[in-house]
Amino acid sequence: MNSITLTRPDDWHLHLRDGEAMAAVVAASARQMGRAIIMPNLKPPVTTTEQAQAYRQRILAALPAGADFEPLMTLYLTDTTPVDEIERACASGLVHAVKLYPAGATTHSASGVTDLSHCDAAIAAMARLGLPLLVHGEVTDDDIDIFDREAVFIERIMKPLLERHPELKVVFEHITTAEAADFVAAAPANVAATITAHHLLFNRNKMLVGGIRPHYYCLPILKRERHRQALLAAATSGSAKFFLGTDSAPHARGDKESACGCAGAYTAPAALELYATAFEQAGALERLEGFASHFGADFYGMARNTETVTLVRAPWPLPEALPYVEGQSIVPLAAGETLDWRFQAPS
Ligand SMILES: NC(=O)N[C@@H](CC(=O)O)C(=O)O
Ligand SMILES: [Zn+2]
Ligand SMILES: [Zn+2]
Repeated sequence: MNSITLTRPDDWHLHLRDGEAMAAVVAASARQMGRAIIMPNLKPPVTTTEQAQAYRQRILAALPAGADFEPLMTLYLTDTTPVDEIERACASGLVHAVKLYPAGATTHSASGVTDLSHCDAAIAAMARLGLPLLVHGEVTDDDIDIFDREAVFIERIMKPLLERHPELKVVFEHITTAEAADFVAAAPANVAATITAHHLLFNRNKMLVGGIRPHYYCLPILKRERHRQALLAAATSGSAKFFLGTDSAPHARGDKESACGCAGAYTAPAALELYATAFEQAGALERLEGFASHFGADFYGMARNTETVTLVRAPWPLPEALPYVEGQSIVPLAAGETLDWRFQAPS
């Protein structure tokens, strides 16, 4: 196969940041994706519908002329998110989900939830209104090993949450383990998951063998090979519960190449090519379209995109770095590696 044409994909988990950083990265996503669920972990976080509306306007204003890209906004859940904020969010038509960050779990999560019991009324309102809860699924307990934090989250948080709110629509974001893939596959239809390209392509050796490679450090952290295999099987299974969410998470080069480097992989510039590489390795390119372009829209109850995009088989050496903020650069995931696929801009 020398080219693949598929329905224009959507990105169901994307960090665009704000200001100058956003201006540097938004075009990369808008080029490939029709829509994207925009993560609310700004500083300060997007906790109100009013803030989400203003952020959406800034995104639209930062788009290159002629771009056809719909930012789908989210709210950042806190211990004190009121029920009427959930109702306002739903009524706005612009906010499509609420994001749960356990406090301290990841980048810019300091204002996150300390105990889900504080959010019970807000979550009940979401279940009633059909507004999905997007979950960064890792516990933060000091005594839980970083490689076990997702699996422990399923037992301690996810299962009790769904027992208490069985109708709640939940997206288990950026899953990284066989445990999470199995849990989602066995759950009812209101539970789905996003999977990143980097978790489909790499295990933790990529980050740690032969030197520490900070551009492969993200959260949840890359796991061992058997988990990667389980994610690849889930993504290529044809199950509508698994769909594309890049978790493209830009950080300046200096903030990654540091004694205490930030978590996050910048994958937007080659998002679809990276997914195509993973699907091709699994011999499942024909399943890419469902995963990338159909199942997410179906889960969110939105129409599928109607235009198409094309990937052509052509060697593409990824740039070593790209311009970012204040004269700094940003290193895309797999920088310097040559991919076999290249996104063709629609003419
Ligand atoms: N994935 C990451 O490693 N980082 C994300 C936050 C997140 O999605 O957890 C970021 O905002 O940088
Ligand atoms: Zn996360
Ligand atoms: Zn993320």
